[in-house]
Amino acid sequence: MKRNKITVVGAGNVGATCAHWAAAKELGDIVLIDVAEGIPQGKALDLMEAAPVEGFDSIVTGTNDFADTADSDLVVITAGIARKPGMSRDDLLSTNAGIVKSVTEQIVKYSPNCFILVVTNPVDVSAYIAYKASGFAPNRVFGLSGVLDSARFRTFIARELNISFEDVTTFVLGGHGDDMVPLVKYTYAGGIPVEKLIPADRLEAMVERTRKGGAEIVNYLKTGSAYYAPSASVMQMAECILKDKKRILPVSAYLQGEYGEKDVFAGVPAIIGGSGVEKILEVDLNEAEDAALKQSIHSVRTNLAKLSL
Ligand SMILES: NC(=O)C1=CN([C@@H]2O[C@H](COP(=O)(O)OP(=O)(O)OC[C@H]3O[C@@H](n4cnc5c(N)ncnc54)[C@H](O)[C@@H]3O)[C@@H](O)[C@H]2O)C=CC1
Ligand SMILES: O=C([O-])CC(=O)C(=O)O
Repeated sequence: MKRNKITVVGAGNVGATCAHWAAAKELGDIVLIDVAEGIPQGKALDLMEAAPVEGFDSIVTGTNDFADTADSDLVVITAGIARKPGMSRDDLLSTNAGIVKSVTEQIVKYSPNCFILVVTNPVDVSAYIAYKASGFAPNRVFGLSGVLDSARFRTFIARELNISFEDVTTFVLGGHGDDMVPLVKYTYAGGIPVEKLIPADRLEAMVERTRKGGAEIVNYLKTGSAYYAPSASVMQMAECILKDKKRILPVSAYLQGEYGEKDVFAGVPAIIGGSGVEKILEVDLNEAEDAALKQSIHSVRTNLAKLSL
């Protein structure tokens, strides 16, 4: 059996931690690539030297040359700048848009059959750029948003109820920005609707904290943004593809009429398996939820309009 080849573009906080989770889960051999000379090589060697201790068999290679990424099954794009306190994710657009475009062109040149998982912010716009620059079918390009956002919401609920994190399920719709739409009515603890377990005002406070979850970490770290939960989320999405798990996860996916939207990436629940984004699932929304989703997607479109694609 052939091992999977996973490329992670950007060997910074998110990229290196993605490589760490991927190796620990033995998802395949890993290529870490960055423009910074020495950084991917040093981090890759350091990580691989953990293999004898941890007992994983992934080969981890660091490089500055895209030729070394050839024939990857999955490519994760984390290249670009992260925000600092006082910035929004949208403030990263002018720098990161060009990086995502050029990285995608290099990826496609060497791995014409891969899946592309985009992390770089603002992620819904970055995923759109990668989709256009790759020329790939929409099922092969998607972005990290809802797995992370719902992990935050799940964390807050589990701590509130003092129960296992695993027992809370939920999802978050819309763009990965301050107007994302956590869906309380689809949130359960051990199969019980959380609305029956937590008072409405406490739940609303947790929804608000989820919306600002990225900024909460940025304000602590000062020099950059979150990376442990983001990279764990990326690797859950990667694992679903590489193992054809067909899990239902909220991801930033290309919409073609779903939720009344077209030609835009936004967070929606989807079946993720060996064919990538296999099916987008449409759930019932009430008027307020629908309006919130439209507003959130409008924010993504406002950013898209700033690009000359
Ligand atoms: N979608 C999401 O939910 C999340 C998105 N992010 C985003 O991920 C991105 C990366 O964040 P961090 O890893 O914390 O930043 P970082 O600054 O630690 O690492 C970014 C790396 O990208 C590299 N890079 C820049 N241009 C490149 C190019 N053309 N080719 C290859 N590498 C290049 C840099 O040298 C640096 O090592 C940011 O845009 C951040 O906002 C972070 C967390 C969650
Ligand atoms: O907040 C940021 O800039 C990074 C990110 O997307 C997150 O942690 O949700």
